[in-house]
Amino acid sequence: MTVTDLIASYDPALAPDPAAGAVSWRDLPAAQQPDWPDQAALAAVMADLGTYAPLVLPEESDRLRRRLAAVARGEAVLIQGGDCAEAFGGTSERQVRAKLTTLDQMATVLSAAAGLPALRIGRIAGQYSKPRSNPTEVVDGIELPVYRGDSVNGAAFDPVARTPDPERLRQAYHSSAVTLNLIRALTGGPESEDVYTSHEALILDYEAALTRRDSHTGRLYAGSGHLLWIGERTRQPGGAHLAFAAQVDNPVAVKLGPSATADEALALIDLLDPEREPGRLAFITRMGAGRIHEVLPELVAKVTASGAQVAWVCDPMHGNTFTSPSGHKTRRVADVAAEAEGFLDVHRELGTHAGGFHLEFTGEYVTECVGGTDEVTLQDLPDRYESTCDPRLNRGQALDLVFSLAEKYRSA
Ligand SMILES: O=C[C@H](O)[C@H](O)COP(=O)(O)O
Ligand SMILES: C=C(OP(=O)(O)O)C(=O)O
Ligand SMILES: [Mn+2]
Repeated sequence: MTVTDLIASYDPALAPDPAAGAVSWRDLPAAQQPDWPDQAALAAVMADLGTYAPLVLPEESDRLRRRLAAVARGEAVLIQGGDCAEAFGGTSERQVRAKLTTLDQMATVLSAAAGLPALRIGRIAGQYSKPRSNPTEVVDGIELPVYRGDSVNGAAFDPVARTPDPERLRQAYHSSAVTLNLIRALTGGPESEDVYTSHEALILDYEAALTRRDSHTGRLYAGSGHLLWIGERTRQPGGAHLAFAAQVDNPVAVKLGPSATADEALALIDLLDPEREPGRLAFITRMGAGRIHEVLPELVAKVTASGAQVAWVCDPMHGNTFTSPSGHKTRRVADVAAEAEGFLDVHRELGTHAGGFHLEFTGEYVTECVGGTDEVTLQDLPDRYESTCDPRLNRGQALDLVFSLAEKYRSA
């Protein structure tokens, strides 16, 4: 079998309809894809994934669309978060339980402060792939491919670990399944509230291999998670990531950084939410504490004026990263809080709904971000810095943040 045949065997659901003039994401440029050294090995793993059960079902994604519609309409708040990069070694009950407990506590505080029900979505059970600023990194004069998430290569700085290995995509599926099994066990039962899963839809071969057509409705659904988002580095108009997101019926989100224009936002709505259905599309803005007041109002005002009802979500993490003197990527809790509060201010001034927050956090007492009541200083960073990509709020810092936001809601 040729590699082309193998590819055809793993994403038949996404095959374009030539009669409709449709274009496949495969015909478009895809940013941030790994340089897999062995294409036949990639295609063989993908062919297997194409036969595996989806991790989530269409009716669950549809239910999340309805829950997200309430956020878009101003009837609920969203708390979305988890690791920057999940690790294959991070699927123990203790770790998953700690993340869920923290997410739940944040949701409880935010819900009480906003006086609205809270929707909980983890960056969990699939957040294994990372876009990077540079394709390689140099340490002590040695240049190696950059770490792109456990689904692609290993974080250890050695040539074997850093070589992209498609078997890791199979492991990403299994680690997602183990995590999701724990989530369902820990939150299950007809009386408990739902927790949904989300991750960045980055590695399109993986996402395509897990996309299924719902036999009841004929609609396409990504089976890798309930909500998928397209990142700031892969949202190019005419790019493969947006084309893929447009094809599936899951709720989708797009990250918008400080360079995003209102025209770009409107074009994204036309592409991803042509029917203007609340709950289909969320914009996750990540402007930086210093830019939010300057850039967010025009985006929100023009999107609102267009009549579209998207869910507005604030990611106060990715615009506030800096490198410490010790060489650690870090963020100040104060900057994170300032951007989150700025987001509430902007929406209050415009009379629009501040839909919620997208955070990088973990349930444990890591030392990756600085500040907080139980203060982590720049000197403390090496003590327990475990993230393989971006710095996460520890449990105390995550709760400090939502309590400061609760104060802000109360003083409004
Ligand atoms: O979460 C993501 C990071 O911000 C992204 O991977 C870029 O990180 P880098 O600038 O260290 O490559
Ligand atoms: C890479 C990420 O974010 P962004 O696309 O906003 O940079 C992320 O969420 O980890
Ligand atoms: Mn990140």
